[in-house]
Amino acid sequence: MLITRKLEFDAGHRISTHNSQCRHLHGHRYCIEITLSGNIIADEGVAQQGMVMDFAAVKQIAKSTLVDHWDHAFLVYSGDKKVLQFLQSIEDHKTVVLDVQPTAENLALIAFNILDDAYRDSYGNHLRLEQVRLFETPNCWADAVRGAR
Ligand SMILES: Nc1nc2c(c(=O)[nH]1)N=C([C@H](O)[C@H](O)COP(=O)(O)OP(=O)(O)OP(=O)(O)O)CN2
Ligand SMILES: [Zn+2]
Repeated sequence: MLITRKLEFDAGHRISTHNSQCRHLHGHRYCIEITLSGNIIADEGVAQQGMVMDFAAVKQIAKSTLVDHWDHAFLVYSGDKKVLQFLQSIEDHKTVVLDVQPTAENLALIAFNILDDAYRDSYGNHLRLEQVRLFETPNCWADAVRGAR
């Protein structure tokens, strides 16, 4: 069985090497869809009976490990020295430094790697992260899928 939980967050970025608009500082309302696989929990009387995982628990883990760190942050490539220096000159600015360009593809992959460790099988139901879909805009998204590069 597959289940999916969607969360949204706002962040700034730029793709410093881009040959068009995206090299300018700008922001998105990102949308992340987290897909987990597992068996439906059959244990009689437990809070998650009938579920793969409580959607509230999926959300709580995504927020605490990823979304709260990226929400209202500026996602900057460590090689984008000018912007990095600028952001570091602002006191207490919420900046997330990445070792890759903050494209939808790279963000989806980073999110997958963070979340893969975060979801743990607590009912022996083989819970596993299968896919992270990251929408950069309503029309543009990237999928990080288990086993795909
Ligand atoms: N493969 C990728 N291509 C682009 C990425 C990316 O992450 N991966 N990112 C960008 C820009 O950051 C930009 O945010 C996307 O803008 P745009 O192509 O204009 O997307 P819209 O949905 O706003 O475009 P509409 O034409 O309004 O549908 C660029 N490329
Ligand atoms: Zn963008």
